[in-house]
Amino acid sequence: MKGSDSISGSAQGPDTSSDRWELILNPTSGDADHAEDVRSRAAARDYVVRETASEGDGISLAKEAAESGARSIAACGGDGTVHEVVYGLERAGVLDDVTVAVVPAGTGNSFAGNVGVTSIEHAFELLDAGDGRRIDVGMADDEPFPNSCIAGLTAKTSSETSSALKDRVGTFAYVLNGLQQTAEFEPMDVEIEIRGGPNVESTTWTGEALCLFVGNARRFVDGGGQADVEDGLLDVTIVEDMPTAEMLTEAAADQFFGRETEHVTHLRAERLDVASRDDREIEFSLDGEMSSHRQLSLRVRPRALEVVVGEAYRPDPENR
Ligand SMILES: Nc1ncnc2c1ncn2[C@@H]1O[C@H](COP(=O)(O)OP(=O)(O)OP(=O)(O)O)[C@@H](O)[C@H]1O
Repeated sequence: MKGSDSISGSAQGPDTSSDRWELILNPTSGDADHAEDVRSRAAARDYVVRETASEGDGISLAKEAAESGARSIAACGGDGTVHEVVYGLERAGVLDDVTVAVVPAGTGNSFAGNVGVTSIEHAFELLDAGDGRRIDVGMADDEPFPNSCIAGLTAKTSSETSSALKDRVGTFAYVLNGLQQTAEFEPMDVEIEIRGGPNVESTTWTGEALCLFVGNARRFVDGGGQADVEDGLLDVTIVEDMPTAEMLTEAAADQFFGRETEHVTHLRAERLDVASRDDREIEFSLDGEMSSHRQLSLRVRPRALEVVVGEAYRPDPENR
């Protein structure tokens, strides 16, 4: 890897220029037709390749790679694979010392898109000569989420929403899809304690929510896309329970996530403490990986991880 833009070799980040990439390959992600191509590209570069054989292997393989001294680790798969690899690095206690790259071979590849990596071929070009940036990492208790956390109605269905639908109607696709698939959804009765950042007010949100979207690398407003992932803040959207007809009206007016409407709250926060106010657990999707909790703390570790980024990555996406 060539020296990165003011990252490698600087006081900001580790010098990984002498490292050889180790690649954690999920051969089953996406259409599962990438493994041969990735193996041969990796072999041509003499990279070490570790392949997942079942769910959760990305965590243990990344931990093993880190413990054997690797400091340049690529995750090949979709968002779930990136999530597992970053989780493994956190468990190995090396998150701050490793450079991570993503080779997109999943279904949605949302994180890859948000760091400007467009294809397997592009990813290997970046492995050869890409730039690194230190980005924020979302944390859900002790589990890192590089891309996003979704709770409630759309947590389970978000990973099943087709890419075509996502492109057409942005994040609202998740809500529509969730409603179609979950006729009997009971809104979450939650208290969300929100700690703002500099110039952002702290507050508490209490009530019946349909869903909670928390973006680290991913935006849930203004049509989606890449969030500012170096600002030390999470992008938060809370969708309050409402009659279906009203929701469709708000969405049809294309205001659903663009600005605050009666039933939608958008804010930025350093930390959220989410707690169920009844006996039920809340379903969370961390980068597409599901878990249930009565309460969960979401926060940010500012610029904790160096990630190889493509040319389309913007440090400040709102001021392009
Ligand atoms: N060999 C394997 N067999 C079965 N499941 C696996 C294997 N290796 C990894 N997994 C699991 O596959 C799941 C999905 O992977 P991933 O999210 O990377 O791909 P995807 O769902 O196709 O893409 P995306 O999340 O970007 O839409 C993860 O939960 C992971 O634990």
